Amino acid sequence: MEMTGVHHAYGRRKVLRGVDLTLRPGTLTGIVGENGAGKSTLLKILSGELRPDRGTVRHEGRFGYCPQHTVLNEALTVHQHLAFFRTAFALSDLGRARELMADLRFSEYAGDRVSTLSGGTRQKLNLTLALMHDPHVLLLDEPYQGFDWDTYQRFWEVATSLRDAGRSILIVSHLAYDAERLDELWRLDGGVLHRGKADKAA
Ligand SMILES: Nc1ncnc2c1ncn2[C@@H]1O[C@H](COP(=O)(O)OP(=O)(O)OP(=O)(O)O)[C@@H](O)[C@H]1O
Repeated sequence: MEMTGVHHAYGRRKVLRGVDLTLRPGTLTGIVGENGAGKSTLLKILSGELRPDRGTVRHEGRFGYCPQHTVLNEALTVHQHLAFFRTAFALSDLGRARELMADLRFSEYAGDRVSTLSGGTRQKLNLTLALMHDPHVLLLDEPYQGFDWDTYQRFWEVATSLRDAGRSILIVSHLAYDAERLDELWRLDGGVLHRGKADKAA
């Protein structure tokens, strides 16, 4: 996945001023930036949810997108969400989804309605829905918000094993305390990307 020369403004507020980014297979990439820097805007453009004012985005293969705010139906159970997305992704079974539920330790909530789930468990479901079709590129907006420490560690185990399997993962966050786990780190500031300090490729 590649974005080139992307500009975007909301009215007079210029948020992105020429962003170039390439997400390569087998890479864990991080983008950090202050609140309001434009990180979610960048992800929305990458995912196709938002059309940039200028610039191009090139996609290849399947991708998964985990937005900052969970997009779940309060009235449906966890299993009903999985069944719905299984149909949407045209999957033959829920094998990968069940594996992810076990990895993230929330299998016991399969029959529970979303309205009764804790924030962290909703986020686990959000992540599972973005991952259950084994995407080549995974876009994650603040993916570990609400996770306790053990879940946070498991999240990184899942992310690292996907990277090792050749997937490309982009994690966007306002916190950069896990920079050493990333292959590339970028800082979004002033509407452009700057190389972060922990960039192994730098
Ligand atoms: N739909 C919109 N209409 C108008 N302004 C918007 C809209 N969406 C975002 N903005 C503004 O664009 C700027 C960038 O927002 P964005 O959500 O991309 O930032 P962010 O880096 O993801 O922030 P945070 O870390 O707080 O989630 C902010 O000033 C925000 O107020």
